[in-house]
Amino acid sequence: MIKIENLTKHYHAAQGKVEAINGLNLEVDDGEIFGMIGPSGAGKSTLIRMLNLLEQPTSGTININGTDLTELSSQNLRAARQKIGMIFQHFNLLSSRTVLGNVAFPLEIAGVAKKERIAKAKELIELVGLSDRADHYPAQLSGGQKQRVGIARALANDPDLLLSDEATSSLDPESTKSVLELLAKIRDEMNLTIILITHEMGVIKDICDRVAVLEAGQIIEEGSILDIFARPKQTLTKKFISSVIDFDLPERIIKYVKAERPGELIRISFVGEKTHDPYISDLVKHYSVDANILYGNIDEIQGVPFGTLVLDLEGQLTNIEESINYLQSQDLRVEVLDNV
Ligand SMILES: Nc1ncnc2c1ncn2[C@@H]1O[C@H](COP(=O)(O)OP(=O)(O)OP(=O)(O)O)[C@@H](O)[C@H]1O
Repeated sequence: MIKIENLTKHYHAAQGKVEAINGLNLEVDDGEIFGMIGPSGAGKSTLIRMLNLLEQPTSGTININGTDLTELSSQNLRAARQKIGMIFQHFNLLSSRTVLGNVAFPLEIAGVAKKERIAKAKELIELVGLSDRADHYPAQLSGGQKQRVGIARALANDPDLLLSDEATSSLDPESTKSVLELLAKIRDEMNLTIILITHEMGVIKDICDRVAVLEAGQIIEEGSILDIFARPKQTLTKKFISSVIDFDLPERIIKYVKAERPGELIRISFVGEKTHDPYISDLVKHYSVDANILYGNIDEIQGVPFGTLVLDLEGQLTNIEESINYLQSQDLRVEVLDNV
Protein backbone atom coordinates (compact mmCIF):
# COMPACT_ATOMS: atom_id res chain seq x y z
CA MET A 1 0.00 0.00 0.00
CA ILE A 2 1.09 3.55 -0.72
CA LYS A 3 0.36 6.17 1.89
CA ILE A 4 1.19 9.80 1.32
CA GLU A 5 0.80 12.15 4.27
CA ASN A 6 0.94 15.93 4.43
CA LEU A 7 3.10 16.11 1.33
CA THR A 8 4.25 19.54 0.21
CA LYS A 9 6.64 20.75 -2.45
CA HIS A 10 7.58 24.39 -2.69
CA TYR A 11 9.91 25.72 -5.37
CA HIS A 12 11.85 28.91 -5.05
CA ALA A 13 11.71 30.36 -8.53
CA ALA A 14 12.90 33.75 -9.82
CA GLN A 15 9.34 35.10 -9.57
CA GLY A 16 9.06 33.93 -5.95
CA LYS A 17 7.85 30.88 -4.05
CA VAL A 18 5.75 28.34 -5.99
CA GLU A 19 3.59 26.06 -3.86
CA ALA A 20 3.37 23.14 -6.29
CA ILE A 21 1.98 20.57 -3.81
CA ASN A 22 0.19 21.70 -0.67
CA GLY A 23 -0.39 19.23 2.17
CA LEU A 24 -1.54 16.31 0.06
CA ASN A 25 -2.83 13.06 1.59
CA LEU A 26 -3.51 9.92 -0.41
CA GLU A 27 -3.77 6.15 -0.05
CA VAL A 28 -3.46 3.74 -2.97
CA ASP A 29 -4.12 0.02 -2.53
CA ASP A 30 -1.94 -2.76 -3.90
CA GLY A 31 -2.93 -3.78 -7.41
CA GLU A 32 -4.93 -0.63 -8.04
CA ILE A 33 -4.73 1.51 -11.15
CA PHE A 34 -5.00 4.97 -9.67
CA GLY A 35 -5.36 8.03 -11.87
CA MET A 36 -4.52 11.64 -11.08
CA ILE A 37 -6.01 14.24 -13.32
CA GLY A 38 -5.62 17.98 -13.23
CA PRO A 39 -5.13 21.00 -15.42
CA SER A 40 -1.71 22.28 -16.46
CA GLY A 41 0.25 23.53 -13.44
CA ALA A 42 -1.87 21.58 -10.91
CA GLY A 43 1.23 19.74 -9.68
CA LYS A 44 0.80 16.34 -11.35
CA SER A 45 4.39 15.94 -12.58
CA THR A 46 5.78 17.25 -9.31
CA LEU A 47 3.70 14.73 -7.38
CA ILE A 48 4.57 11.70 -9.50
CA ARG A 49 8.25 12.61 -9.49
CA MET A 50 8.15 12.76 -5.68
CA LEU A 51 6.79 9.20 -5.55
CA ASN A 52 10.22 7.84 -6.46
CA LEU A 53 12.04 10.80 -4.99
CA LEU A 54 13.23 12.11 -8.35
CA GLU A 55 11.93 15.26 -6.69
CA GLN A 56 12.59 15.81 -2.97
CA PRO A 57 9.48 16.76 -0.97
CA THR A 58 9.64 19.95 1.07
CA SER A 59 7.80 18.10 3.84
CA GLY A 60 5.59 15.09 4.42
CA THR A 61 6.00 11.33 4.05
CA ILE A 62 5.76 8.82 1.21
CA ASN A 63 5.21 5.39 2.61
CA ILE A 64 5.43 2.42 0.23
CA ASN A 65 4.70 -1.00 1.72
CA GLY A 66 5.63 0.23 5.18
CA THR A 67 8.82 2.08 4.22
CA ASP A 68 9.00 5.85 4.30
CA LEU A 69 11.06 6.76 1.22
CA THR A 70 11.97 10.15 2.65
CA GLU A 71 13.81 8.44 5.55
CA LEU A 72 15.97 6.11 3.45
CA SER A 73 19.72 6.34 3.09
CA SER A 74 20.86 6.87 -0.50
CA GLN A 75 21.87 3.20 -0.79
CA ASN A 76 18.49 1.95 0.44
CA LEU A 77 16.73 4.50 -1.73
CA ARG A 78 18.53 3.09 -4.80
CA ALA A 79 17.24 -0.38 -3.91
CA ALA A 80 13.72 0.93 -3.25
CA ARG A 81 13.73 2.75 -6.59
CA GLN A 82 14.41 -0.49 -8.42
CA LYS A 83 10.98 -1.63 -7.29
CA ILE A 84 9.38 1.48 -8.80
CA GLY A 85 9.19 1.54 -12.59
CA MET A 86 8.38 4.69 -14.52
CA ILE A 87 7.19 5.47 -18.04
CA PHE A 88 7.25 8.89 -19.64
CA GLN A 89 5.42 10.95 -22.22
CA HIS A 90 8.46 11.12 -24.49
CA PHE A 91 9.57 7.54 -23.75
CA ASN A 92 13.17 8.52 -22.77
CA LEU A 93 14.71 5.64 -24.72
CA LEU A 94 18.41 5.44 -25.52
CA SER A 95 18.58 6.09 -29.25
CA SER A 96 21.91 4.30 -29.67
CA ARG A 97 20.56 1.05 -28.22
CA THR A 98 18.23 -1.48 -29.77
CA VAL A 99 14.93 -2.44 -28.18
CA LEU A 100 16.73 -5.34 -26.48
CA GLY A 101 19.52 -3.02 -25.31
CA ASN A 102 17.02 -0.53 -23.87
CA VAL A 103 15.03 -3.13 -21.98
CA ALA A 104 18.17 -4.81 -20.65
CA PHE A 105 19.65 -1.47 -19.53
CA PRO A 106 18.16 -1.29 -16.00
CA LEU A 107 19.30 -4.87 -15.40
CA GLU A 108 22.80 -3.91 -16.45
CA ILE A 109 22.71 -1.06 -13.92
CA ALA A 110 21.47 -3.49 -11.28
CA GLY A 111 24.49 -5.74 -11.99
CA VAL A 112 22.58 -8.68 -13.49
CA ALA A 113 24.77 -11.06 -15.53
CA LYS A 114 24.59 -10.69 -19.32
CA LYS A 115 22.97 -14.06 -20.13
CA GLU A 116 20.34 -13.55 -17.47
CA ARG A 117 19.53 -9.97 -18.45
CA ILE A 118 19.17 -10.85 -22.14
CA ALA A 119 16.81 -13.70 -21.27
CA LYS A 120 14.74 -11.42 -19.00
CA ALA A 121 14.66 -8.61 -21.55
CA LYS A 122 13.49 -11.01 -24.27
CA GLU A 123 10.74 -12.26 -21.99
CA LEU A 124 9.54 -8.68 -21.38
CA ILE A 125 9.77 -7.77 -25.05
CA GLU A 126 7.52 -10.72 -25.78
CA LEU A 127 5.12 -9.60 -23.04
CA VAL A 128 4.72 -6.20 -24.69
CA GLY A 129 4.31 -7.78 -28.14
CA LEU A 130 7.52 -6.59 -29.77
CA SER A 131 9.50 -9.82 -30.27
CA ASP A 132 9.86 -9.10 -33.98
CA ARG A 133 11.35 -5.67 -33.21
CA ALA A 134 13.99 -6.65 -30.63
CA ASP A 135 16.86 -5.63 -32.93
CA HIS A 136 15.31 -2.34 -34.06
CA TYR A 137 16.42 1.07 -32.86
CA PRO A 138 13.93 3.55 -31.33
CA ALA A 139 13.99 5.71 -34.49
CA GLN A 140 12.59 2.73 -36.41
CA LEU A 141 9.55 2.40 -34.14
CA SER A 142 6.13 4.07 -33.97
CA GLY A 143 5.18 6.08 -30.86
CA GLY A 144 3.04 3.23 -29.54
CA GLN A 145 5.89 0.75 -30.04
CA LYS A 146 8.34 3.10 -28.30
CA GLN A 147 6.03 3.26 -25.31
CA ARG A 148 5.83 -0.55 -25.26
CA VAL A 149 9.63 -0.57 -25.03
CA GLY A 150 9.35 1.99 -22.21
CA ILE A 151 6.91 -0.31 -20.41
CA ALA A 152 9.11 -3.39 -20.87
CA ARG A 153 12.10 -1.43 -19.56
CA ALA A 154 10.10 -0.21 -16.56
CA LEU A 155 9.24 -3.81 -15.69
CA ALA A 156 12.82 -5.10 -15.88
CA ASN A 157 13.42 -5.14 -12.13
CA ASP A 158 10.00 -6.67 -11.30
CA PRO A 159 8.61 -3.49 -9.72
CA ASP A 160 5.73 -3.39 -7.26
CA LEU A 161 4.74 0.06 -8.47
CA LEU A 162 4.61 1.54 -11.95
CA LEU A 163 4.43 5.31 -12.35
CA SER A 164 3.08 6.64 -15.62
CA ASP A 165 3.78 10.28 -16.40
CA GLU A 166 1.41 11.25 -19.25
CA ALA A 167 2.47 8.03 -21.01
CA THR A 168 -0.16 8.25 -23.72
CA SER A 169 -0.24 12.04 -24.19
CA SER A 170 1.78 12.03 -27.38
CA LEU A 171 0.12 8.96 -28.89
CA ASP A 172 -2.70 8.76 -31.43
CA PRO A 173 -6.04 7.36 -30.15
CA GLU A 174 -5.40 3.86 -31.47
CA SER A 175 -1.93 3.57 -29.89
CA THR A 176 -3.33 5.10 -26.69
CA LYS A 177 -5.95 2.39 -26.54
CA SER A 178 -3.47 -0.43 -27.09
CA VAL A 179 -0.97 0.98 -24.56
CA LEU A 180 -3.75 1.31 -21.97
CA GLU A 181 -4.86 -2.26 -22.67
CA LEU A 182 -1.27 -3.38 -22.18
CA LEU A 183 -1.06 -1.57 -18.83
CA ALA A 184 -4.30 -3.20 -17.68
CA LYS A 185 -3.00 -6.63 -18.77
CA ILE A 186 0.26 -6.10 -16.88
CA ARG A 187 -1.59 -5.08 -13.74
CA ASP A 188 -3.77 -8.19 -13.99
CA GLU A 189 -0.89 -10.56 -14.68
CA MET A 190 1.73 -9.09 -12.37
CA ASN A 191 -0.56 -7.58 -9.76
CA LEU A 192 1.46 -4.40 -9.60
CA THR A 193 0.10 -1.04 -8.58
CA ILE A 194 -0.08 1.63 -11.25
CA ILE A 195 -0.29 5.35 -10.55
CA LEU A 196 -0.79 7.42 -13.62
CA ILE A 197 -1.09 11.11 -14.22
CA THR A 198 -2.90 12.53 -17.18
CA HIS A 199 -4.87 15.52 -18.30
CA GLU A 200 -7.17 13.27 -20.35
CA MET A 201 -10.33 12.01 -18.68
CA GLY A 202 -10.66 9.36 -21.43
CA VAL A 203 -7.55 7.64 -20.04
CA ILE A 204 -9.01 7.67 -16.53
CA LYS A 205 -12.34 6.36 -17.80
CA ASP A 206 -10.72 3.51 -19.71
CA ILE A 207 -8.42 1.91 -17.15
CA CYS A 208 -8.42 3.47 -13.69
CA ASP A 209 -10.12 1.97 -10.65
CA ARG A 210 -10.00 5.24 -8.73
CA VAL A 211 -9.16 8.82 -9.52
CA ALA A 212 -8.08 11.95 -7.70
CA VAL A 213 -8.64 15.39 -9.18
CA LEU A 214 -5.75 17.72 -8.51
CA GLU A 215 -6.01 21.50 -8.49
CA ALA A 216 -3.41 23.97 -7.24
CA GLY A 217 -1.42 21.24 -5.50
CA GLN A 218 -4.34 19.73 -3.63
CA ILE A 219 -6.76 16.86 -4.17
CA ILE A 220 -10.17 18.46 -4.54
CA GLU A 221 -12.11 15.26 -5.19
CA GLU A 222 -11.36 11.55 -5.07
CA GLY A 223 -13.28 8.31 -5.55
CA SER A 224 -14.01 5.25 -7.63
CA ILE A 225 -14.44 5.90 -11.34
CA LEU A 226 -18.11 5.05 -11.30
CA ASP A 227 -18.77 7.26 -8.28
CA ILE A 228 -16.91 10.21 -9.71
CA PHE A 229 -18.62 9.89 -13.08
CA ALA A 230 -22.05 9.41 -11.54
CA ARG A 231 -21.77 11.98 -8.74
CA PRO A 232 -19.09 14.56 -9.49
CA LYS A 233 -19.10 17.38 -6.95
CA GLN A 234 -16.52 19.89 -8.06
CA THR A 235 -16.88 22.10 -11.13
CA LEU A 236 -13.45 21.05 -12.37
CA THR A 237 -14.37 17.35 -12.09
CA LYS A 238 -17.58 18.00 -14.03
CA LYS A 239 -15.58 19.79 -16.69
CA PHE A 240 -13.22 16.84 -17.10
CA ILE A 241 -16.12 14.41 -17.26
CA SER A 242 -17.95 16.46 -19.85
CA SER A 243 -14.90 16.11 -22.09
CA VAL A 244 -15.68 12.41 -22.46
CA ILE A 245 -19.39 12.20 -21.71
CA ASP A 246 -21.73 14.69 -23.25
CA PHE A 247 -23.83 16.14 -20.44
CA ASP A 248 -24.80 19.25 -22.31
CA LEU A 249 -28.49 19.48 -22.91
CA PRO A 250 -29.59 20.15 -26.48
CA GLU A 251 -30.79 23.68 -27.25
CA ARG A 252 -34.43 22.59 -27.53
CA ILE A 253 -34.34 21.28 -23.94
CA ILE A 254 -32.66 24.44 -22.63
CA LYS A 255 -35.39 26.51 -24.27
CA TYR A 256 -37.98 24.28 -22.65
CA VAL A 257 -36.37 24.61 -19.21
CA LYS A 258 -36.51 28.37 -19.50
CA ALA A 259 -40.08 28.46 -20.78
CA GLU A 260 -43.22 28.70 -18.66
CA ARG A 261 -44.50 25.15 -18.22
CA PRO A 262 -46.83 23.31 -15.91
CA GLY A 263 -44.64 20.46 -14.57
CA GLU A 264 -41.17 19.95 -13.18
CA LEU A 265 -38.19 19.07 -15.31
CA ILE A 266 -35.67 16.70 -13.75
CA ARG A 267 -32.45 15.08 -14.82
CA ILE A 268 -31.66 11.61 -13.46
CA SER A 269 -28.18 10.10 -13.56
CA PHE A 270 -27.87 6.38 -13.10
CA VAL A 271 -25.17 3.74 -13.00
CA GLY A 272 -25.04 -0.01 -13.47
CA GLU A 273 -28.03 -2.12 -12.62
CA LYS A 274 -30.17 1.02 -12.10
CA THR A 275 -30.38 1.23 -15.89
CA HIS A 276 -32.59 -1.88 -15.78
CA ASP A 277 -34.92 -0.82 -12.95
CA PRO A 278 -38.47 0.11 -13.95
CA TYR A 279 -38.51 3.33 -11.94
CA ILE A 280 -40.32 5.39 -14.56
CA SER A 281 -43.29 3.03 -14.67
CA ASP A 282 -43.19 3.03 -10.82
CA LEU A 283 -43.58 6.81 -10.88
CA VAL A 284 -46.58 6.67 -13.12
CA LYS A 285 -48.20 3.78 -11.25
CA HIS A 286 -47.60 4.82 -7.65
CA TYR A 287 -47.37 8.61 -7.67
CA SER A 288 -49.97 9.61 -10.23
CA VAL A 289 -47.61 11.74 -12.27
CA ASP A 290 -47.05 11.74 -15.99
CA ALA A 291 -43.42 11.28 -16.92
CA ASN A 292 -42.38 12.27 -20.42
CA ILE A 293 -38.87 11.39 -21.50
CA LEU A 294 -37.43 14.45 -23.22
CA TYR A 295 -33.83 13.45 -23.60
CA GLY A 296 -31.41 10.72 -22.60
CA ASN A 297 -28.05 9.13 -23.25
CA ILE A 298 -26.35 5.96 -22.11
CA ASP A 299 -22.63 5.34 -22.17
CA GLU A 300 -20.48 2.63 -20.66
CA ILE A 301 -17.69 2.95 -18.13
CA GLN A 302 -15.53 -0.15 -17.97
CA GLY A 303 -18.45 -2.31 -19.05
CA VAL A 304 -20.93 -0.72 -16.63
CA PRO A 305 -23.84 1.20 -18.17
CA PHE A 306 -24.04 4.81 -17.16
CA GLY A 307 -26.50 7.43 -18.32
CA THR A 308 -28.75 10.41 -17.85
CA LEU A 309 -32.39 10.98 -18.58
CA VAL A 310 -34.36 14.21 -18.66
CA LEU A 311 -37.97 13.80 -17.60
CA ASP A 312 -40.86 16.22 -17.62
CA LEU A 313 -43.04 15.39 -14.63
CA GLU A 314 -46.60 16.62 -14.66
CA GLY A 315 -49.21 16.21 -11.98
CA GLN A 316 -50.11 17.65 -8.59
CA LEU A 317 -47.24 19.40 -6.83
CA THR A 318 -47.24 17.04 -3.84
CA ASN A 319 -47.23 14.03 -6.16
CA ILE A 320 -44.30 15.46 -8.07
CA GLU A 321 -42.40 16.09 -4.82
CA GLU A 322 -43.11 12.56 -3.62
CA SER A 323 -42.01 11.09 -6.91
CA ILE A 324 -38.72 13.01 -6.73
CA ASN A 325 -38.22 11.72 -3.17
CA TYR A 326 -38.90 8.22 -4.44
CA LEU A 327 -36.29 8.55 -7.18
CA GLN A 328 -33.75 9.87 -4.69
CA SER A 329 -34.47 6.93 -2.38
CA GLN A 330 -33.58 4.65 -5.32
CA ASP A 331 -30.01 5.93 -5.15
CA LEU A 332 -30.38 7.85 -8.37
CA ARG A 333 -28.89 11.31 -8.70
CA VAL A 334 -31.80 13.67 -9.31
CA GLU A 335 -31.47 17.32 -10.29
CA VAL A 336 -34.38 19.67 -10.71
CA LEU A 337 -33.68 21.64 -13.86
CA ASP A 338 -34.94 25.12 -13.18
CA ASN A 339 -31.76 26.77 -14.34
CA VAL A 340 -29.36 25.55 -17.05
N1 LIG B 1 11.66 23.15 -11.12
C1 LIG B 1 10.69 24.04 -10.89
N2 LIG B 1 10.98 25.29 -10.42
C2 LIG B 1 10.02 26.17 -10.17
N3 LIG B 1 8.70 25.93 -10.33
C3 LIG B 1 8.35 24.73 -10.78
C4 LIG B 1 9.32 23.72 -11.10
N4 LIG B 1 8.66 22.60 -11.54
C5 LIG B 1 7.35 22.91 -11.50
N5 LIG B 1 7.16 24.18 -11.06
C6 LIG B 1 5.86 24.85 -10.86
O1 LIG B 1 5.07 24.04 -10.01
C7 LIG B 1 3.72 24.05 -10.41
C8 LIG B 1 3.26 22.64 -10.72
O2 LIG B 1 3.96 22.17 -11.86
P1 LIG B 1 3.80 20.71 -12.45
O3 LIG B 1 4.71 20.59 -13.64
O4 LIG B 1 3.96 19.72 -11.38
O5 LIG B 1 2.27 20.74 -12.93
P2 LIG B 1 1.52 19.76 -13.91
O6 LIG B 1 0.17 19.56 -13.35
O7 LIG B 1 2.35 18.54 -14.16
O8 LIG B 1 1.43 20.63 -15.24
P3 LIG B 1 1.50 20.15 -16.79
O9 LIG B 1 0.27 19.35 -17.06
O10 LIG B 1 1.53 21.44 -17.55
O11 LIG B 1 2.77 19.35 -16.94
C9 LIG B 1 3.63 24.98 -11.61
O12 LIG B 1 3.26 26.26 -11.14
C10 LIG B 1 5.06 24.99 -12.14
O13 LIG B 1 5.34 26.21 -12.79
